Parts: sequence; C-alpha cells; structure tokens
Amino acid sequence: MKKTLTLAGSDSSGGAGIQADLKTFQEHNVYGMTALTSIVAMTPANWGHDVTPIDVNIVEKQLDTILSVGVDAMKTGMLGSVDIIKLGAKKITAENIDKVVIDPVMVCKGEDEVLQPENTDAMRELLLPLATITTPNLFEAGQLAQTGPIKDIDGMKAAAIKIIELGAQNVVIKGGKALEHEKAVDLFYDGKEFALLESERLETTYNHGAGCTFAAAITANLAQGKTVKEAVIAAKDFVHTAIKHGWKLNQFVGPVKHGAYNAH
Ligand SMILES: Nc1ncnc2c1ncn2[C@@H]1O[C@H](COP(=O)(O)OP(=O)(O)O)[C@@H](O)[C@H]1O
Ligand SMILES: Cc1ncc(COP(=O)(O)O)c(C=O)c1O
Ligand SMILES: [Mg+2]
Repeated sequence: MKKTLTLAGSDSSGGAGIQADLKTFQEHNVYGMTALTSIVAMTPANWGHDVTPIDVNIVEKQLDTILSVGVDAMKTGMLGSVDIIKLGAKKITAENIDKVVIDPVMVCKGEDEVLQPENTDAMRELLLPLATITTPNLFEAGQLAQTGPIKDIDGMKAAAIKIIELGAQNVVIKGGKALEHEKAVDLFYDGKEFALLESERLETTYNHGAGCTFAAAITANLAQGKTVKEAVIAAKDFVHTAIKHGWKLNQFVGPVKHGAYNAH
C-alpha cells in the first residue's frame, strides 16, 4: 500500500481541504494520513469563512507521527501561518521527501484578496524550491510569480517561467473557470516544454474543492509511480468527472463529487 500525507486545513463542510484529500486518496487506493494546520468553520447564516490556525507544536507532533511511518508522496494545502510553512519546509528537507505537491492555497473560491500576504512570501521562498510540482490557480500564479493578474495563456506562460525560476521542478497553472476561454485549460511546464491540457468547460458553480481534489489526485498518482506529467493528466481527468457530478450541498456551496470517477 502506498502512503500519502496531506499537510492542510480542515474544511468542516467536507468538500475541500483534508476532507477532499482523504476522499481522493481513498478513490486512488492509497493510504492517506493527515497533519492538520487550521480549522475552517462556516457561519450558517452567510457561509462566511472563519479560519483558526493550529499551534505549530501540535502540527509538528502530527508530522512526527506520520514521518516515523514514512510516506511515498505528500501534498500541502492551506497552511495557516508562516511558522507552519517553516516547519513544513524543515521536515520535507530533513526527511528527504522527493514527491512533494505544493498546492499554494491563498483564498477560498470566489474571494480575491489574500488574507495573509506573509504566507505567500514564505510559500514562495521556502516551499517552491522543494516542490516536485506546484498547482496554483490563476490568481495564485499571479501572486507567486508577482506578475499581477493573469488574463490569457501568454500570461500563464510568463508566470510559469517565473515559478520554475523560483525553484519548483514543475508547475501546472489551472486556468479552470477563471480563464476566459472556451475550454478549461491548464498549463503544464517542466522548465523545458509547455503543454496545454484542455478539457470541456463545465458550466457549473458546484466546484468547491476542485483544486484540492486535483492536487491530491496528483499526489496519489506520484505515490503510485506515475511520472509528473502522467500524474497531472490523469488528475485532470479525475477532477473533471468530479466537477461534472458536483452537487448542491446548501444554498451557498456545491462540492465536487470526489468519488465520481470510479462510480460513473
Ligand atoms: N468549470 C470547469 N470545467 C472544467 N474543468 C474545470 C472547471 N473549473 C475547474 N476545472 C478544472 O479543475 C481543476 C481545479 O481548478 P480550479 O477550480 O481553478 O482550482 P481551485 O479550486 O484551486 O481554484 C483544474 O484542472 C481546472 O482546469
Ligand atoms: C481548508 C481548506 N483548504 C483549501 C480550500 C481551497 O479549496 P479549493 O479546492 O476549492 O481551492 C478551502 C476552501 O474552502 C478550505 O476550506
Ligand atoms: Mg485551490
């Protein structure tokens, strides 16, 4: 059994965060372990997000538990504080983990203001150099690369080049729904060649957790021995089906259906 770790936040509503990661790991038949960095709760009246970071010492205890067992691949998601980012970088280096997916979560969907800019700087400086691959959405790619808002594929390419210069081995920038394009286009770059990964663009708002599911699927695929590009292509297929079967949880949110790929 291949073993995977997610260092990420809890989305109490179940669609994103570690909940998405564990569901996705299960669907890929890998064993998932979790180090929780923050807890996100939603106000029932308006679904406003309330984020509580976990004390860094408690994060370290969780990581020590998991790393004593060992992992085949890991991912990061919402990280909560600069201290947690520093800890994550220290452990990845000390344990020589060589399949590392950095999902640089900065905001939850629909918002475009970074809540903790200092976290972005720490991710850029400490985590990108350790990334086998990083998976920013359009907004996050602009923040990491400091290129400003990205509007088209040329802008995605410029940001991808910058992100590789910052030390990531590979990057996939998710155009998703945010890019004005007839298809859902992601740009993969390994520092040598660009590959545009296209799928049908689904007209839905039930896509909560798509990014976490995509990164977790890449992690599971890497653990199982796929190359980075193969892992990304298979993950795009997996998340596409999950979005296609996204569903309404309540009046505010619709999660992807994490199990759709195997069920349909
Ligand atoms: N409406 C959509 N139709 C098809 N694919 C989508 C759609 N929205 C997102 N995706 C795909 O889902 C994955 C996650 O992207 P995205 O939703 O942009 O990430 P995030 O949740 O981090 O913002 C990417 O592969 C993206 O292309
Ligand atoms: C704990 C946590 N992680 C990550 C995310 C980002 O989710 P997505 O996969 O939609 O980018 C969210 C969004 O609500 C979250 O609550
Ligand atoms: Mg995301």
